Amino acid sequence: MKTRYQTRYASSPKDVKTYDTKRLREEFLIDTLMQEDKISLVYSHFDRFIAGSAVPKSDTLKLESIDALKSEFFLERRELGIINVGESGSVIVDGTEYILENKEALYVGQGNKEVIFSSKNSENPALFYINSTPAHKSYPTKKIGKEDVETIELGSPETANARTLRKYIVSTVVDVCQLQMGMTALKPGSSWNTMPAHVHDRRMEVYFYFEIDPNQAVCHFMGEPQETRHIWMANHQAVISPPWSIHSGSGTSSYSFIWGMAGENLDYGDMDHCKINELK
Ligand SMILES: O=C(O)C(=O)C[C@H](O)C(=O)CO
Ligand SMILES: [Zn+2]
Repeated sequence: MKTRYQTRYASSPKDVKTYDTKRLREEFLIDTLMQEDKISLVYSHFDRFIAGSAVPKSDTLKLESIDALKSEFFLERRELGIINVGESGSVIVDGTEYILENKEALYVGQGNKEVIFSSKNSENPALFYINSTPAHKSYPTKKIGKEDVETIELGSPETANARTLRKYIVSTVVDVCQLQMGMTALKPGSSWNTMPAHVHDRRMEVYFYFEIDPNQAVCHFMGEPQETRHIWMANHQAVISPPWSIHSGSGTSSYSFIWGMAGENLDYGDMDHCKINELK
């Protein structure tokens, strides 16, 4: 089987308070991504968000429907966002080829029947990170190159949170039903992402960490603002953030991550910020 998936059910903050490290990791950590010659997916029941990867090395990979969808084809009732964090590759959507270089993205609208991933060079494959959410309408498929993204500089070296945030799949760049995706890169010397932390009970979120040195790690914080927990993350791991949870991390060296969201609205700025000195 070239496509593998796991299911993660939604959980209440009252229950998560009682989880030990093992249970917390079982429920929220995604450590099966970027396996060569596989499509690896996690179906979360928070907003029915799918986070996954496709790494075509020795052959192309076709995005097949999974049993959880009970649909004829994967995008029958879904939209899809893809960001390549590897070397050059391409995605063929119903016969049209889109070349994706490193850090380029593709939005694929609902209703497309065939999505095929390939790498230009099997020695250095493309690493496609994918997010998918339920969709009610078909919007055009669109490539988002580096020149199309909206870029914001955030934080400062004094507060160890200087970072560049790039919005790829947001409603001001591409028409979407509910999916939002972007990428944040920490500046050298800074460690904190998403600090001050926030929650948005209207949307869930998934962070996929990459560009972490193999000897380093990111400590990701989750939980209600007054009841936080942490999950240590390695390169190419993702973590599910329920709508009621903060999602913030501090790395032992610089790193990047892709954020993906879905839910009630498409308003990127709709966040309830937490006071740093009130976190517990
Ligand atoms: O570094 C940040 O701050 C982020 O990347 C924040 C995410 O985009 C986010 O949490 C959006 O809700
Ligand atoms: Zn957020």
